[in-house]
Amino acid sequence: MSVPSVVAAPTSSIESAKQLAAWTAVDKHVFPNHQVIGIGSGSTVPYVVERILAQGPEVNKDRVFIPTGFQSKELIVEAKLRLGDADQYPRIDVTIDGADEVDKDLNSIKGGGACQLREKVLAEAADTWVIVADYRKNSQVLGTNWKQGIPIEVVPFAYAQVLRGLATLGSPAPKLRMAKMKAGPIVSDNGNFIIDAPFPEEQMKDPLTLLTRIKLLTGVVEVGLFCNMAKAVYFGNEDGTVTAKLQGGRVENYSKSPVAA
Ligand SMILES: O=C[C@H](O)[C@H](O)[C@H](O)COP(=O)(O)O
Repeated sequence: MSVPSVVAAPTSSIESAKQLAAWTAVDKHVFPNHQVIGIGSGSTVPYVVERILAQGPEVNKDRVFIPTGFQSKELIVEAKLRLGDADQYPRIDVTIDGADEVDKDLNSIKGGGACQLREKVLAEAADTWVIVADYRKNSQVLGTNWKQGIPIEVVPFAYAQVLRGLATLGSPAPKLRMAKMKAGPIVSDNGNFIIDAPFPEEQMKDPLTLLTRIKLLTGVVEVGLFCNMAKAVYFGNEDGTVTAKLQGGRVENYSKSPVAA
């Protein structure tokens, strides 16, 4: 049986870095006994699926894959893997997802693709939640490289009030995220709006406090700050190595192995 192809071969150093991170994370965290697997969103995740497919049809035939949104649902279907949903599988063995930025303590900003609500549900459901990213996402403090702000999903009729609330919390310029090829705001997979709220560095240094405050604003559905959740983060580097930051502070570096083509 031929293995379906879900992603083209990388043609840039950034794409190669994403692939290396994804392959290494799969090799380290997706084991044959894992039956329920969460598939995150973004441009790094197709390489995760590619590596899972390489584990072979025998190991994948009894597995169920849970998507974090429309994109990953399509990816799972295209890969001819079995699709499930979070309400059928409230406990997941392992979820692998991308991120927009990750700090020194493995806290992350997510939601650049407006998927943070489902992503957080699948992160919380997972025994092991792992992030994969390229080197541009590796920071000391959130907001250093990801300047557009924290993605916040809000119910549409409350967006103006949430914008005011975010300004009161200290965000200098929270903005409703507008669509590119449609008039008006983008609408999430859950039918909601997204606000991007930048905050000063001082507040970004304590993402858990910020998350708690934003979440309390009426009308907020979910905040794209993921705190104290990741077991490990794999960054693909420009030189073809991978840096793994693990819960507890350990850092490991891998040369081209353990990823074998
Ligand atoms: O909403 C989207 C997600 O949080 C993505 O995982 C995040 O934006 C990272 O995507 P990418 O791997 O394309 O940078």
